[in-house]
Amino acid sequence: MSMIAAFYGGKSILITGATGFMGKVLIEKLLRTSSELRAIYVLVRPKAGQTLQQRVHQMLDCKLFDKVKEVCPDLHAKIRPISADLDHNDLAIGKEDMQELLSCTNIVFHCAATVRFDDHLRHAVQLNVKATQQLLLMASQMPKLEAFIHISTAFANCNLKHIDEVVYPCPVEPKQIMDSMEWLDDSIIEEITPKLIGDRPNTYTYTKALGEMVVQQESGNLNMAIVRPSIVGATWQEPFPGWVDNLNGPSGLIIATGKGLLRSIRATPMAVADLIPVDTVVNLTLAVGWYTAVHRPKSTLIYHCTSGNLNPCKWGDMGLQVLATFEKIPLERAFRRPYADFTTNSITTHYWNTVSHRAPALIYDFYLRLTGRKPRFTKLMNRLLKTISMLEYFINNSWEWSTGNMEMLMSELSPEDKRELRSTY
Ligand SMILES: CCCCCCCCCCCCCCCCCC(=O)SCCNC(=O)CCNC(=O)[C@H](O)C(C)(C)COP(=O)(O)OP(=O)(O)OC[C@H]1O[C@@H](n2cnc3c(N)ncnc32)[C@H](O)[C@@H]1OP(=O)(O)O
Ligand SMILES: NC(=O)C1=CN([C@@H]2O[C@H](COP(=O)(O)OP(=O)(O)OC[C@H]3O[C@@H](n4cnc5c(N)ncnc54)[C@H](OP(=O)(O)O)[C@@H]3O)[C@@H](O)[C@H]2O)C=CC1
Repeated sequence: MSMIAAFYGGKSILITGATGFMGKVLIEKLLRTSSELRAIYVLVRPKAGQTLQQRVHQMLDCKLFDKVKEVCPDLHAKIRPISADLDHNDLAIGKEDMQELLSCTNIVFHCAATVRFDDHLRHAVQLNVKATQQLLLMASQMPKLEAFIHISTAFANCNLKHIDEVVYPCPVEPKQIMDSMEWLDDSIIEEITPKLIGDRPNTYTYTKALGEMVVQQESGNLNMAIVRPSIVGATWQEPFPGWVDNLNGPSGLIIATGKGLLRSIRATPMAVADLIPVDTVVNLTLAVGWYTAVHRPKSTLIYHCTSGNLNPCKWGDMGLQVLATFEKIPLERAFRRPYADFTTNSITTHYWNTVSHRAPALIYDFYLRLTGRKPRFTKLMNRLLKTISMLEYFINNSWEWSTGNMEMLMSELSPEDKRELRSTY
């Protein structure tokens, strides 16, 4: 058994964001390779009228957990749902649950966040900054805590071209931002948001950077680490290739290309597409948890989980690969034959958006109306174009992330663990 998997045996692990894309893969890997772990506490908010038990059952029902069910038949007993809502200042965790979390937790993986690029600053601060502060406060009352791993993003400092594995200060202190959210009304916050986020493209990257500052300022004696993944895509190898459960990041646009919806996108073909498979991110995150707990570094180490300077891929190459794949394995019920091109200026982009995106959607919706069916393509196309407008910044710029800490960690791994992690770089 791998040294890292053995480390998690007997441990009580708290995961926030467990029902999310990364959280699910993290739980799956832990249960499949460290089935001797004591418990995984998952903070879950009741959503869409489902109780947390129903949400956890639904989560475990998905294909991702098929292998785990073979090796860990008591997986339902291992997973302890805890009702929580990070939108509340006290995380809305019940007294008894809180007592159990504080007394039992050995490792915390804080994945929960709002990853929306257009979230209102108040909500993004609540989730990505204040909730992190609350979790750190909780962690400071955990006598058995061995490590707290905070998941940030490699784009937290996307306003810089070269990014080191350090926490960069933001112009305004997180505490001042959090305090101002207490008394400013929504309209004033909307007005000052562009000034506050400055040269960052959205509230997501800005509040993830603020969250890192809170980790640095308020972690006290906690044994902390920060993992910064870049653009997280579908699974590469584990538990099987190609698993993804949302349309975020590249996934939505790749599917839209395969469906023949997306025909052109403004991108810089020579810009580096720093994509990283979600199972690689999870493998690195688990290795960081092990290393932080066992080696107890003197300061909070930051680990870039990026591929750009180890195994660079350009957006142009990626686009060709996407089209070649859909040529070989076409998606069902495609709207048109998949074909997409990169535009490099706003005039041609505007032209192709009109000719290849909006006009065909309008015509097809007209046909649907004529045949008594509900029109839906114009709405879908508008959503797709809105998503693209949010993602364009990331596909027309390149960044350089140093990976010294990540490579140091690799050198500390056993040959088996190293193989597992290196196989995807
Ligand atoms: C040759 C060409 C090759 C093409 C490949 C090109 C690949 C380029 C990839 C670039 C990726 C760069 C990402 C970098 C991000 C950094 C990584 C992170 O840290 S951050 C982590 C990553 N974070 C992110 O990626 C966040 C980015 N996304 C956002 O911020 C928001 O989704 C939004 C603001 C863009 C749209 O908000 P809003 O309009 O409110 O839309 P909602 O979200 O609420 O969904 C409503 C409905 O729309 C549906 N739907 C959703 N997406 C798509 C889609 N792409 N399409 C179609 N449909 C889509 C959705 O299912 C839903 O349906 P229903 O349930 O109603 O039936
Ligand atoms: N995906 C990517 O490309 C990248 C992601 N990251 C980081 O990885 C982490 C996980 O991202 P990802 O899995 O993609 O995100 P998802 O949106 O898939 O998951 C977000 C998780 O946070 C939970 N959450 C959101 N709001 C609340 C709330 N109010 N109370 C309790 N839980 C809440 C969600 O729960 P619910 O199911 O109830 O909504 C969900 O479990 C984030 O910190 C993100 O910044 C970093 C780089 C890239």
